[in-house]
Amino acid sequence: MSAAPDVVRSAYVQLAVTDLAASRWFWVDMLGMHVQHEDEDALYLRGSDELTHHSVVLRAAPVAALDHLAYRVRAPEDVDRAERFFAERGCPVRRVPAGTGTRGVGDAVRVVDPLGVPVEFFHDIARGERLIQRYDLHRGAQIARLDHYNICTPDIPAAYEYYRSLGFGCSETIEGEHELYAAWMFRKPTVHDVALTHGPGPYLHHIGMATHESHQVLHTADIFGALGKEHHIERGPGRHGVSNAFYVYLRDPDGHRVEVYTSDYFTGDPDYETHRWNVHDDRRRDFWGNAVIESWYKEASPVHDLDGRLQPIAEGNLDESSIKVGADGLGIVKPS
Ligand SMILES: O=C1C=CC(S(=O)(=O)O)=CC1(O)O
Ligand SMILES: [Fe+2]
Repeated sequence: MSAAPDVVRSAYVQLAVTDLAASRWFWVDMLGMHVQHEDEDALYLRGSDELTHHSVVLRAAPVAALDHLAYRVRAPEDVDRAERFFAERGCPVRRVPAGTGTRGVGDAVRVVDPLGVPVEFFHDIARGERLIQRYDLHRGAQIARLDHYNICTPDIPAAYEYYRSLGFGCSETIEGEHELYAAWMFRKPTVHDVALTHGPGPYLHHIGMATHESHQVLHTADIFGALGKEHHIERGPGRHGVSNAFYVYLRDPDGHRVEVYTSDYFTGDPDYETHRWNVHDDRRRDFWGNAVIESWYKEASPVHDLDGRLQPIAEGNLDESSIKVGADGLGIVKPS
């Protein structure tokens, strides 16, 4: 088997959206992302810290879905490695030469990975103006950068092994007596580039967008409330157990879930050890024991194959939502 490509980080996501103007309001006016390019077909957005052309592409389409996730690889040769790595595993693979794919991105390869998720691997991408200290342009949620993807898949052990084969580390897990419910996997030295959430799949559960400060997470919820758009707030604000991050989950106009996320931690030491949560620990998903709303477990975005067709869904065999979390488990009296 060929060597895995050297993945640097989760780099950009392309989402199909049904109303580009409504999406622009959510992702630009409310989240504060910067428009690198826009036309009648798509928006190319980036956060204030991001020096590459975009981290979010919103493509106008009749049906909302994930077009593809994208990982940046360390060198142009890693695009070739990715092509061989996935072709040898029998995955659908399509080379996307520079100028024929996503605006701003150079030579790339797109695959449907073993989990059924459409993923692009690229190295070359156009640069953008440095906005990190253009505080005059920071607004709304003041999104700094794309941080991670979260995908739903019915076989977490297999998904974990696949991402390990790509050289990802594992920062945290949620485990039962014999079951693996979720895993957080990283290439960049933070908690994750991708989280694996058990459930029917493949689905895109959410995109995690980082801010610098927890007060920006609170301000995000405040501005949605102030505008009478509180229905876009799905879960939180709160403090995660897993990752220790401060968070709020939002739903965009198509229902794509976006997490505004800050204050996780460094995982870059060579002897970093996975932190394991018990599925019965009420603090695992919300450190203060707040309930996890049912929709967070049950709703997610469908994903396309390489030709834009919706992928079939396989059911899972675990139901974490039936395991009470915190306040929603008040009937449980802990033994004294
Ligand atoms: O980024 C994340 C960090 C932690 C959690 S959890 O709800 O604490 O498991 C979910 C999450 O994957 O969105
Ligand atoms: Fe997340």
